Amino acid sequence: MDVAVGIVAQRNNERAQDLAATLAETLECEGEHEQTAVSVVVDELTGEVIDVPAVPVASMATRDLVVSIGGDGTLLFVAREVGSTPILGVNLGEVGFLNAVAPDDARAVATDLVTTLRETGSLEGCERFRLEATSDGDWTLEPALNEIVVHGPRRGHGGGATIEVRIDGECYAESHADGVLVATSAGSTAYNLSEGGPLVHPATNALVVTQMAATDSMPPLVVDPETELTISVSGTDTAYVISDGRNRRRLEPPATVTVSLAAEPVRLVGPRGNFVASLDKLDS
Ligand SMILES: NC(=O)c1ccc[n+]([C@@H]2O[C@H](COP(=O)([O-])OP(=O)(O)OC[C@H]3O[C@@H](n4cnc5c(N)ncnc54)[C@H](O)[C@@H]3O)[C@@H](O)[C@H]2O)c1
Ligand SMILES: Nc1ncnc2c1ncn2[C@@H]1O[C@H](COP(=O)(O)OP(=O)(O)OP(=O)(O)O)[C@@H](O)[C@H]1O
Repeated sequence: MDVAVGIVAQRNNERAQDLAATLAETLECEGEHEQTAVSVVVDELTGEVIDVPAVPVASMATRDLVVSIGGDGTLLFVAREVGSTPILGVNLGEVGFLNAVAPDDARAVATDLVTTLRETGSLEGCERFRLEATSDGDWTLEPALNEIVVHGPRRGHGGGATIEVRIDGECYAESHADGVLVATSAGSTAYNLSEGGPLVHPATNALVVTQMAATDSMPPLVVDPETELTISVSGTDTAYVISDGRNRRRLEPPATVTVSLAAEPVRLVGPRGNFVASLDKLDS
């Protein structure tokens, strides 16, 4: 079959842009060699600096494979835009937990994936579930691959709220706190870890509920992703719900937010790397 690939390079990063150009050329040549059309597009910012056709990242959702070149933030951005389209993460970032492939391996891995697509029409990948936050049925935030945070007007002294967490209808915690964080397994190494939550091996499907600077704190709780989770905020005029640190909604307490599994998981393709070995990266 003909193969359509999208490449997103971290903005203002010459190394990422150069790698995008190299990958585009390699994959298109590979197609010619095998007498199959491999069409490659890049994101609009990258298209301003390299000679490859450019499209909005959201329109890459219809492609067979999207390559994200950058750090975790770039992969989170791509994942927000392309739904369940297979994503290959190439790591040029400081931490690069979500991106398992090193830049030197990117050409070989992308070529293998395109060969598999050509021969079988699909890619096997690891699914990483996402979370979505809904407020009283009014709105739903963009799904989170790392975490949903509910917090008061600001972090720190005088900025918290009274926050109650209910698990399947039962009150698990009620306290004045800066906020509450609900992380996915994939997000356990991110904000969750800084707030004292546990690491969760990515092969384990779980949610972690962690209070942030609570007066009456409970230990972090690991629950099944299907758990019914509600977070009620009161005792303040303003609060926020934030998905993966970027997408946010303002609440006017008292307000209740429901956190649940999103319909579409993220599909990561390519070698996954070794989770335990990569924990070294978190020390830096
Ligand atoms: N105090 C904190 O630790 C803190 C505060 C705010 C946001 N964050 C994280 O940043 C994420 C948003 O990332 P961004 O790049 O758009 O913002 P950003 O530029 O503020 O980067 C935050 C850092 O988190 C790292 N990171 C992101 N996802 C990770 C993961 N799954 N495992 C390990 N490290 C990870 C990134 O590599 C980066 O070093 C949020 O989802 C949240 O998890 C962390
Ligand atoms: N090609 C792009 N087009 C539009 N926005 C982009 C692009 N690349 C990155 N961004 C924006 O930048 C954010 C993440 O990139 P950021 O510069 O924070 O680096 P990163 O990938 O996390 O790497 P590092 O680990 O070096 O910080 C995304 O959330 C997105 O908003």
